Amino acid sequence: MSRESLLEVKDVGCYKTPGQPIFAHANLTVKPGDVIVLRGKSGSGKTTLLKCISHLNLYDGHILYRGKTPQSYGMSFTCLGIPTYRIHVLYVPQRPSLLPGSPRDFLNTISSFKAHANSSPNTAKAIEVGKAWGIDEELWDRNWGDLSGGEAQRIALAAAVGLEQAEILLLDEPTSALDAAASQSVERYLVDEVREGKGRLKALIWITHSDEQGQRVATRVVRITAGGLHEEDMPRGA
Ligand SMILES: Nc1ncnc2c1ncn2[C@@H]1O[C@H](COP(=O)(O)OP(=O)(O)OP(=O)(O)O)[C@@H](O)[C@H]1O
Repeated sequence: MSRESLLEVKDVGCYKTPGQPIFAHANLTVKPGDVIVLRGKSGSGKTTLLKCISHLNLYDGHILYRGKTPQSYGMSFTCLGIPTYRIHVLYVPQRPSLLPGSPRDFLNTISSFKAHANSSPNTAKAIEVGKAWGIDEELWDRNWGDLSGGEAQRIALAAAVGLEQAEILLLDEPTSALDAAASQSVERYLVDEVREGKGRLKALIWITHSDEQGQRVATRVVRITAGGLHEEDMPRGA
């Protein structure tokens, strides 16, 4: 797999209020095949950094995706107001926000639009990925509010991977609602997908509070502090 840079975070800072930084001077280069585990104390800004990277938060500094600014990718799903960049560099929240209707309604909405000319959202693969993670197809027809936390979390992740629109997934504690077996099945799938590099997904930035999970999935470990991002040695056994 070619190791050209996918994403560059250059001197990015984010503020609670003007003059009150959460972190500053964050620098990071993401390449194909990277599974970057993002560590840091509670409140250090891990979620905020992922939101800055996906353009959901305001920030100082520069972010380049394949050498171009997020703004230069324009809008997809124009009537939904979703920037194209955010589809390629997709933030997956810890808990899917309460969407109206069912996951199937969500798939139908997404598949009625095209993110870009060459690739339609692959709804069949999203359902197939869900099945591999123990999600029966009938669950896609249930209202979001009637799913368990773990089911909703796996369905949102299955859509993020399976729809095959994202090159980089920004995962915010993606298995926090899952038991050990379900968690490891999700981990294995995501890591294999990136390692094999055959599909669209090329890299992950992954917040986890679990050292064990970090060891299992990371190709790189990066710690966030108020002063920026610091590459750490890989944990022993990784
Ligand atoms: N919209 C906001 N307005 C003001 N402050 C915010 C906002 N969002 C987050 N913060 C603050 O920014 C800091 C970083 O929050 P963030 O959620 O990014 O931390 P985190 O490292 O992900 O924490 P945790 O590990 O506990 O999930 C916290 O002090 C939080 O209270």
